[in-house]
Amino acid sequence: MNKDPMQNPKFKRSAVQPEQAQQLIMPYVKQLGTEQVPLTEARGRFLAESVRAPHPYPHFRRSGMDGYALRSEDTRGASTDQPITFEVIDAVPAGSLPNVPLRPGTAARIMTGAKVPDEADAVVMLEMTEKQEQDGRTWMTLKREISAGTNLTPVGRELQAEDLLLEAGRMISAGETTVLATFGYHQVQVRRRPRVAICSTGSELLRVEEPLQDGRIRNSNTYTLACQVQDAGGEPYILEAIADDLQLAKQRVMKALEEYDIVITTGGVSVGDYDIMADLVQGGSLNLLFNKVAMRPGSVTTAAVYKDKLLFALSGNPGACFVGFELFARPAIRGMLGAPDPYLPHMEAVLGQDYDKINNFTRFVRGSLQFKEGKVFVHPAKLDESGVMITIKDSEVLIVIPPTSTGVKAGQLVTAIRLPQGG
Ligand SMILES: Nc1nc2c(c(=O)[nH]1)N[C@H]1C(S)=C(S)[C@@H](COP(=O)(O)OP(=O)(O)OC[C@H]3O[C@@H](n4cnc5c(N)ncnc54)[C@H](O)[C@@H]3O)O[C@H]1N2
Ligand code: MOO
Ligand SMILES: [Mg+2]
Repeated sequence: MNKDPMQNPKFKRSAVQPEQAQQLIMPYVKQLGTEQVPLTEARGRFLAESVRAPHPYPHFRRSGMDGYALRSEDTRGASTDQPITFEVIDAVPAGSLPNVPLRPGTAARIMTGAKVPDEADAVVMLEMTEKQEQDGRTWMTLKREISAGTNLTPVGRELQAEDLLLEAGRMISAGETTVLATFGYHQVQVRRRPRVAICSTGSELLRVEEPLQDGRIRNSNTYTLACQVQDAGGEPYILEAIADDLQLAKQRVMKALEEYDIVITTGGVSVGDYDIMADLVQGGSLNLLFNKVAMRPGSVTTAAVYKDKLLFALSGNPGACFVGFELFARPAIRGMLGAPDPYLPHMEAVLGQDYDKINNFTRFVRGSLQFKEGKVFVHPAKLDESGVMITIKDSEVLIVIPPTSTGVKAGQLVTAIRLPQGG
């Protein structure tokens, strides 16, 4: 221990820019292995390999209507004054095959989704026809010409065999599931989810089920982070919170780094007497990536590497912890899942209200979105300090306020980072 606290390396920090901090992390983000899951459990998972079409789609000539399949040339000249009558010689429900070849002047009754007889090149809707039965035979009369291809979906209308269906790294949701089910992929090769250990630090922390005590607070960050990990596609593992005891923290954090793919801690990264995480990341077997970022909230956000594992030591302040996860831990998780762009999307938006706070650092201000008169507006939360938790729930975006000595006026264009909406 240094006698003069100011000699302690936790005070000597040089800030990196937020983008720089993101880039420092990326070399340690490696795609994880793969596993096979049933299609019913593939939602939210990331495809480990590209998927191609094993056959054209549709793979047979399909009727788009209930009606009659016929040869369009046989309808030539049909009109109200000159109806043409066809003998109906077959019936093809969906799922069945035509029974007999169509001869000129004949038609087959057909249902939506059924295979069109090879000799037919069009389907006429039932409503355009009249049916007669005589001597056990069925006839159909038509009063208009039908052009080739009418109500007939050709083979390969949507896709040819070998066409790329889904690229590796794509997240599976309803549309991807449609494709996989259509082509018979009932088992899907996906990336293993990163196992993310979450560990809050702080002697003031109560478990959520504990009654309130004066001077102490409930550990909310652990639960916030568990949701964020899930939203990002990871598997959260909630570890018991650690009191402000450096040796205990070291033991627990190092063990977690051995056992999990990523470790996230919150609290204790600033310069306080009990800010143990700030001490823990110094020296030893950890390779410190950064311990100060030129941003607010979360200027004390810290990241380090042990062997090939990432440790994110986020601020204890709930707002800073939330933002630190989205900017740094989330891209690491997405990258491990093979997502082609691991970062949250951002957009240009009109600032809805003046933002008067000045700052040397870039601010990531919690805000809401509004679509008005064809424009996107963003409104900063009324309370957005690092220690404020209540506005996290209303945040749809993080409004990026670059360093400013004057603030930013309503009406100016700003960048807004779209936050994940859960689900
Ligand atoms: N002298 C200085 N003091 C502080 C500085 C500084 O530069 N010089 N930085 C401030 C900033 S900015 C931040 S952010 C915080 C960072 O604090 P720590 O990361 O060290 O976190 P703690 O001290 O442990 O806690 C801060 C705050 O958050 C509450 N907390 C902690 N863990 C949880 C949890 N799991 N759930 C809910 N709330 C939690 C804790 O009780 C404190 O109120 O430091 C400033 N100080
Ligand atoms: O570093 Mo702190 O900026 O308020 O989160
Ligand atoms: Mg502290």
